[in-house]
Amino acid sequence: MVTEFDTIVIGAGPGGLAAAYALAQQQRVLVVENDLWGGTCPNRGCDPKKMLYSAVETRDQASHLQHDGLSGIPEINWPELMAFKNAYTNKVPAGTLAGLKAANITTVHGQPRFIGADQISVAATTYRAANFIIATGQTPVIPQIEGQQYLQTSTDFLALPKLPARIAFIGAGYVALELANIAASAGAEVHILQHNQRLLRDFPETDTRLLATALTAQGVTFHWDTELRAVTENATGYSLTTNTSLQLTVDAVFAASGRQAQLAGLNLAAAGVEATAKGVTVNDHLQTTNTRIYAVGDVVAKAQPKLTPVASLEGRYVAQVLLGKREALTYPLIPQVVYASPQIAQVGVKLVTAQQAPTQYEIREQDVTQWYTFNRIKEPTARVTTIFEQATHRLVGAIVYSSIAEEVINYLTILMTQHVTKAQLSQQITAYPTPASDLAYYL
Ligand SMILES: Cc1cc2nc3c(=O)[nH]c(=O)nc-3n(C[C@H](O)[C@H](O)[C@H](O)COP(=O)(O)OP(=O)(O)OC[C@H]3O[C@@H](n4cnc5c(N)ncnc54)[C@H](O)[C@@H]3O)c2cc1C
Ligand SMILES: NC(=O)c1ccc[n+]([C@@H]2O[C@H](COP(=O)([O-])OP(=O)(O)OC[C@H]3O[C@@H](n4cnc5c(N)ncnc54)[C@H](O)[C@@H]3O)[C@@H](O)[C@H]2O)c1
Repeated sequence: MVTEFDTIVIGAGPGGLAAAYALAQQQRVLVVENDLWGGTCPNRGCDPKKMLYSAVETRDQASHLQHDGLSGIPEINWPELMAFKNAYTNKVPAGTLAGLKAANITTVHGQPRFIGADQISVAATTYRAANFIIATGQTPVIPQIEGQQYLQTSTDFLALPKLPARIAFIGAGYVALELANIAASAGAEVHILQHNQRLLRDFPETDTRLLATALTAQGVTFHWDTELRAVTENATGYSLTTNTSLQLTVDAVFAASGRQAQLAGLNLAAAGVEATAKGVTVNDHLQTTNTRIYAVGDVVAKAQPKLTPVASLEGRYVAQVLLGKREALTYPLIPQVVYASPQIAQVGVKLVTAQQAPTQYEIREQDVTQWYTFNRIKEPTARVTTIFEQATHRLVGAIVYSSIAEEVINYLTILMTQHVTKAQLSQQITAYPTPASDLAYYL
């Protein structure tokens, strides 16, 4: 049996769903998913992570106000916190599926396989379409070492019924930092093994070093220049062997050394779609080497950060292309936030770029700890670095180190996108005193 569609979307995460919804009014759309409807972000990524982080934030706020009106730091009750998270995530797949059906989008659960340039098979059925969108995301990299079967991933962490007493994370990127912060806040002994000396390599070193110090004070131990070689199970837990003399036995080890494109089983060769280790190769219209097939989101080989709003934007863009748009994709500013204690956020021109071109950029680094906004909540340290283009005096980049960095960076992103000047801001009233009422001081 062959079933015909205008567009078939493979993968029901933020990228694929954004494309499917944007096409559904004008096209016959099929979405194929082989695991959880909704994808990584709401099931095993951003959203559950930030549900757990809610308790961490509250605990941080309370601990900052000790002896300034509060006595006693609340303890995190892991099983209750996990139940709170599960109450949210358990509803995601069915809710996503119901939304697709309500939008008249056909859905199939199963493993799709390209069997030609314009068709796939799922179980015994063949589906043909004028266009396809590959939106299959990424999956954690598992280091190929002795004892790799003992390594768990972020997915396992976000579903832990009981918090292990001793935990090691391999890698010092987004996933390791955010999950280590949650685990340490909830009372675990936490170790981060990093093969070099760099944490959060995308972010400026001054801020990441400060974060390392803050996390160390909360009980996270960093083991720099340390490569995991083997994991063995014994009576007391998992023993880690590394390239150093480190002797470490823990109750759980999590691989957080990056993610890779999820392409297994798709048989891309049959459709003439090329991919490298970095993901599916696309042009500036997100078109693959088969011009009828597009790719969006984390699965794409691209320079932009792999984040939910980026995947959604790409999904909406490809839908517009399929409905007639001709312009190449240009990305807006993309704010990035690491949700630790505190958060680090950045947007626009990178600090290292500005430092290398002093005639082009002016850098203003401000310790804002004593500003009213940050002093009121007793932030131990808060910093805002702003980068201006010399020729226009426009704000073109920012880095924020604070427990409210997520909000400040969003405001700064809007100011930068809209090219708002200090004079224009002075005509605006924002509620006072709030993080928004500081904005003029950043310009
Ligand atoms: C722990 C963690 C925390 C994160 N936190 C944040 C955050 O705070 N903010 C942020 O912006 N981003 C965050 N991210 C990244 C974010 O989750 C991704 O950028 C986003 O989910 C990408 O969307 P996507 O649609 O490209 O892929 P995905 O969400 O991964 O969706 C892909 C879908 O395709 C399905 N699929 C895969 N292979 C096949 C196949 N062969 N056939 C059919 N279906 C298939 C998958 O099951 C999945 O449902 C986080 C990621 C992780 C792992
Ligand atoms: N807050 C957020 O927006 C958020 C949170 C989590 C994840 N994410 C997304 O998910 C992506 C993946 O996160 P991640 O932390 O897994 O990857 P990452 O690329 O951020 O970090 C990988 C870490 O592993 C280390 N590493 C690399 N190769 C290694 C090896 N062979 N052995 C040991 N360590 C090694 C790297 O040096 C780095 O520290 C992020 O880049 C981001 O796009 C975003």
